[in-house]
Amino acid sequence: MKKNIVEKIWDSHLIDETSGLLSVCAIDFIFLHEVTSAQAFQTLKDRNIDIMFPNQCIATIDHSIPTRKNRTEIYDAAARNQVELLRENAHKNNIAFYDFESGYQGIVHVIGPELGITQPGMTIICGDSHTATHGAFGTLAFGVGTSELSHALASGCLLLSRPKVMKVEFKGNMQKGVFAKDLIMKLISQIGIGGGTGFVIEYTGQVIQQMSMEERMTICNMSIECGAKAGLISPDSITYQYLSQKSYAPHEENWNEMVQYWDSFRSDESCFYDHEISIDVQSLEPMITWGTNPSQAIGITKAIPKDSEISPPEKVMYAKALEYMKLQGGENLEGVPIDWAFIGSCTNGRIEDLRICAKIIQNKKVHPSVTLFIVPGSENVLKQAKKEGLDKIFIDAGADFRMPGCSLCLGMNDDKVPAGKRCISSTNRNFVGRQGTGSYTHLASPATVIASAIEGKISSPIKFF
Ligand SMILES: CC(C)[C@H](C(=O)O)[C@@H](O)C(=O)O
Ligand code: SF4
Repeated sequence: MKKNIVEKIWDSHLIDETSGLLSVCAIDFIFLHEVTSAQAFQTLKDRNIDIMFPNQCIATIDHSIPTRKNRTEIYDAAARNQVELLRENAHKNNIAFYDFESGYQGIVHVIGPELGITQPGMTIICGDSHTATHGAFGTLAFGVGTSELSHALASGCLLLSRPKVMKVEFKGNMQKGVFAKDLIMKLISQIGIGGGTGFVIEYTGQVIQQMSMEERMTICNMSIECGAKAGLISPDSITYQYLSQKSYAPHEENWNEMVQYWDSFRSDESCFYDHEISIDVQSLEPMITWGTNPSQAIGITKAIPKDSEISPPEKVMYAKALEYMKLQGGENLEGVPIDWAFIGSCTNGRIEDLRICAKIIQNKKVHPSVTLFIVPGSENVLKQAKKEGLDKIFIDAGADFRMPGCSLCLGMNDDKVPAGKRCISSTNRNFVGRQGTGSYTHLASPATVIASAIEGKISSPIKFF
């Protein structure tokens, strides 16, 4: 029987399935960060339960840590507690902990792939909604709540219901200046924040096949923003090439065997999907959000939709979003002045993102009215950026090049966009106050963020390509 990749992973991890009940599924790997792990560890401690497979877990710190140079002095007591607690829990439970200056500390979804832990055919969980990032490797990876996290730590399993699978095919070729971020933003703007609910999405098509692993991660990362449980891409030679250089990847003597195994998870030709969508990217332009959820996005040269173009159930949300964002229906976003710009996050904080930014901003300056933060996704990305001299390009341009962490992606650490300030951001969420109370966020690709930081207003990056 022909199967898609999700069915193959599901079937190979199924331990028990009773009709009408949730199924017991094996979980291969668990990522932990400081915000959502403490309670899970406490639950196990209270019940005197050991972690089943500590060598199938890693932990790092990303959300609440500062990103300034002297970051190990965490001034905020709550943040310091979270970090110290995770460090202690990891050590007590023999879980590898990627601490400050370990060489791999960083955003959990950046370091998993970097280390080569994320591999095709696996099931991976984390107490974090952007766990789908790992789907780029043909991995069934999804975010879980704290109680599910404690179940999986204790048993190596989870109770799950078989997901429906949606195929999203991107057709055609992208024009220069258009990136993976624009593709996923286009999909979300088309199907809405609930369009993927109940599904795991498999991204397919020529554009995806030609993408680098980092671009694929950007796509899978935002799956949750249309409500999907996860997003993934069938593994191929690009996946294996990326993995071959990583430290946790299989050794040479079992390499061929592993590639054969990974290949077996690829969706079969003409297999069944519960739903299919096709998007032509040929005429796609850089995307940008105007509202307060990721689906409220348009092509950068287009006007914000007018009230008359909004369907009745969306009208209230539409009006509230525009009121908050201090924008009008029918207005063009291009040219709207910005105060802040942010490059970073698990969506767009990897080395290829930094390279694109450096190429654009080299020998240019950040506009005097803009504060530009560039935050590498991990210590490894930071090291590579320095090796390539990208840090110097950013600093010479007047950007603030910082230490790794989630930073301005969410207002949960020292980095915040001040109230009343407008920020263009390479991140994945633009909810009310996401980057700091009273701040306004416009999501876009790194290229669009940098073009706008140079111009001091929302600007298309196309002219730089
Ligand atoms: C703090 C964490 C639970 C949260 C998530 O799950 O997504 C964060 O990473 C986010 O991006 O909002
Ligand atoms: S970078 Fe942002 S989206 Fe990613 S895990 Fe951190 S807070 Fe969540």
